[in-house]
Amino acid sequence: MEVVIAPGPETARIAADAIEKLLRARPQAVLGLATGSSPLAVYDELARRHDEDGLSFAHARAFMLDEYVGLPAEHPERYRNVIEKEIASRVDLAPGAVQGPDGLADDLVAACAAYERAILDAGGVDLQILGIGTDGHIAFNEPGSSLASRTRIKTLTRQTREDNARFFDDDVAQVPTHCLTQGLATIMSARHLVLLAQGRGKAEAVHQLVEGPVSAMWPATVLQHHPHVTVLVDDGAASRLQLADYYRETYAAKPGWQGL
Ligand SMILES: N[C@@H]1[C@@H](O)[C@H](O)[C@@H](COP(=O)(O)O)O[C@@H]1O
Repeated sequence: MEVVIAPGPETARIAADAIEKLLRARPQAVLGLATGSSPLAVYDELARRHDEDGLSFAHARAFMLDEYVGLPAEHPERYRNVIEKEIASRVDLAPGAVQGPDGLADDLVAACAAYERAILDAGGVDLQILGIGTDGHIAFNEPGSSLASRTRIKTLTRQTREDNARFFDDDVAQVPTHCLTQGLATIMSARHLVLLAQGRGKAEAVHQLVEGPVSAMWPATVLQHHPHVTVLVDDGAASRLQLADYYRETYAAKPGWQGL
């Protein structure tokens, strides 16, 4: 696990660099897209590179991490619509190139199984962007999630619904109670995981992710078992890291050939 502590705009550039390098080497790459505020600056940077530097997504495909259950198709907070607005519509991803779990399916269990198959059929995710919840969730894998889980229905915690109420007129009652989410094992199958976190509100979750014992109580800690994880955090999110000085020194002295 590589930990990079840098100002927010720089972490966004580092993540965008990784995606650009992948797409230039493998135009048909499979990307994993996350919602939430953490990756927004990365999406802005990718859209800018698409507009100004000719970065193309035309042959790429993308899979979303999760989706609320039951939000109407046109609801602006439906993750499908959020991803369309924040990234898909701003670059040249082909129609149908982005897939997500179907939170409006009549048979949600079958929709989860179909989603797992779709990811497998695409050859798996090359690079997965991730945020992290204040309780250490990734995608919507709440505390207590099986470390071996696959895409399934989950009940959101009160904490996550309160955190996300800001997207629903600050009214927690409007936040759906259930979601479909890639499981922890699904996420672990991606070849490179790039997690972004900003602000002191994420400091405890980031500390647990990087330095805590692996535990379903902090689901993101499962990433300690992944061979290729990049954690990009600003000073606030890094403020509880015990080895912060070491991570800073390591990154400052990193040889260029080492890559990300
Ligand atoms: N399901 C999403 C996650 O994918 C996201 O990483 C996390 C943090 O969100 P934010 O980046 O807005 O802090 O919570 C949401 O509930």
